[in-house]
Amino acid sequence: MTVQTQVKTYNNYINGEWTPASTGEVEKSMNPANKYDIVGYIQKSGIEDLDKAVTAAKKAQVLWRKLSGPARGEYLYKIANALERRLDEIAETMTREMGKTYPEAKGETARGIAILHYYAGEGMRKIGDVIPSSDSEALMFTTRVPIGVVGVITPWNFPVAIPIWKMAPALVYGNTLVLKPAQETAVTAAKIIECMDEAGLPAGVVNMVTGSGSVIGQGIIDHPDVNGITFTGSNQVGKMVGQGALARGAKYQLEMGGKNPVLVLKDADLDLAVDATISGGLRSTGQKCTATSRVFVQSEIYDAFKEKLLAKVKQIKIGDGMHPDTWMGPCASESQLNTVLSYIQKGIEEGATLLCGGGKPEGKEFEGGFFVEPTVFENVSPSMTIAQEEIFGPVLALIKVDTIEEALKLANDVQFGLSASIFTKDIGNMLSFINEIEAGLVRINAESAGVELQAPFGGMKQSSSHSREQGQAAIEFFTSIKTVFVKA
Ligand SMILES: NC(=O)C1=CN([C@@H]2O[C@H](COP(=O)(O)OP(=O)(O)OC[C@H]3O[C@@H](n4cnc5c(N)ncnc54)[C@H](OP(=O)(O)O)[C@@H]3O)[C@@H](O)[C@H]2O)C=CC1
Ligand SMILES: O=C(O)CCC(=O)C(=O)O
Repeated sequence: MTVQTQVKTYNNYINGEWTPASTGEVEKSMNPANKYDIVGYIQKSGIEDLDKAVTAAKKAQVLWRKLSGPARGEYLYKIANALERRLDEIAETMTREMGKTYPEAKGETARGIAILHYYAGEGMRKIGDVIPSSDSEALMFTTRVPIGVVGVITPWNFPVAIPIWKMAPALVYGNTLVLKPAQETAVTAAKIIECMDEAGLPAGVVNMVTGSGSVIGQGIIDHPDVNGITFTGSNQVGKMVGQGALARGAKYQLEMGGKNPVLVLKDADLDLAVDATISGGLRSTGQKCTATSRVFVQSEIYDAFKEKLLAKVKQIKIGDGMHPDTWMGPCASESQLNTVLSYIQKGIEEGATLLCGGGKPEGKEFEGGFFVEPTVFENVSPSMTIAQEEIFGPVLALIKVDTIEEALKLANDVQFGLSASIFTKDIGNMLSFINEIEAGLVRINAESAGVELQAPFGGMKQSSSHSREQGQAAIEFFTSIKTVFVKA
């Protein structure tokens, strides 16, 4: 058991001030690799705190939107510099707070910096088009205006990248915002906001209120002065965000679950496919919406693929993400661990064959943490719960298929459509996959979990609200188009 001395308490950030919650309540944020290690205390805010933050954001909007795009971009460069100076420390906080390995956390923080650079540049790019009018003496063009105050509701699985890929475009296009991060990773979020504070953003442009989703998240959904909500998280909450926003005419954007397939065809480079399946399915302990969860393998190579996969999965080193030998950290929370274990149990009960893993690893070093073994099933039929629902854990389902047509049909037979990969050398198969697979992110000879910040990201079917985030696609959510007709 670690003995804690001096654990810091993190406040809300409202109108440029670090402010304790009006409720007087705080909650602890703990290390999922060792629940006795407290990372920090965070505010358990009430609606009054949210109201103050929204009021501040609304007031700040008036001046922020009037700054030029390049001037707003300059602030983003300054935030990037602050984040860069604190990269190691923030990555370590992320690892301690949600469990992903330190190299992964460093990579994600570096990605946050790159996202800030990208959107800083966006401040200099065009925001409209000239369109020929039917009146030859008139000038017709489009321009874009910010949507106003944006509510940003984020999950715990990418505690730096997701808040930044929502906040950076919101800011550069002239919006002000209130961030409600997941409670599990609110200390990491507070450190991002510290970088924003350090960059000298005008008071009220960015605000952060921590607290439970059902109070602060719901408060954002319902608040009449929040003009748009950008959300990443579960389908259940996403639907509530969408319905609530629609009911009061606010704009919304939802990124939710995935049940991402990988197809491994008989001509695939098997070593590549095995490595990509492991990386796509098990890194971050499978807690990515783009994680591989169903693996369709053509019958001719099924046994060879399975053998290679199992040999490598069995070598995976589980442990505290700060330990240099660890390849896979714990689940982010006890409830996430219990969810994963209950899905594994369902898989067994519904008749799938457990090939490896399936439980908590044994040993003293695992006792205080939320660890689960990397798990592989076979004989998984399409109707089983583990073939249909998002598990959000290190669980792979192997499914034998005879043809690409069969694989495509089964791969599409789920409610989600976020990301999908195929391993093949045949151009015809690649093209069939590109045309037929129902996914917003289509990857050929590459793992399912790979998102590039300069490209649109989002899913089909129930994976998203059919909008796209990141890259230039972000402008669609964070601005409204004005079509202007001018006649002298
Ligand atoms: N697609 C993705 O990227 C993600 C998918 N998931 C999926 O969701 C499952 C559950 O994870 P979980 O973190 O609980 O996801 P949630 O959808 O519950 O959480 C996402 C965000 O929404 C907030 N929230 C919770 N309830 C409400 C509400 N009623 N109104 C508004 N906001 C709310 C959360 O706050 P708080 O956490 O503080 O309560 C958090 O900030 C996972 O097992 C996984 O399947 C989870 C994370 C990311
Ligand atoms: O795979 C990624 O990099 C991003 C995935 C994501 O957005 C998520 O898991 O919520």
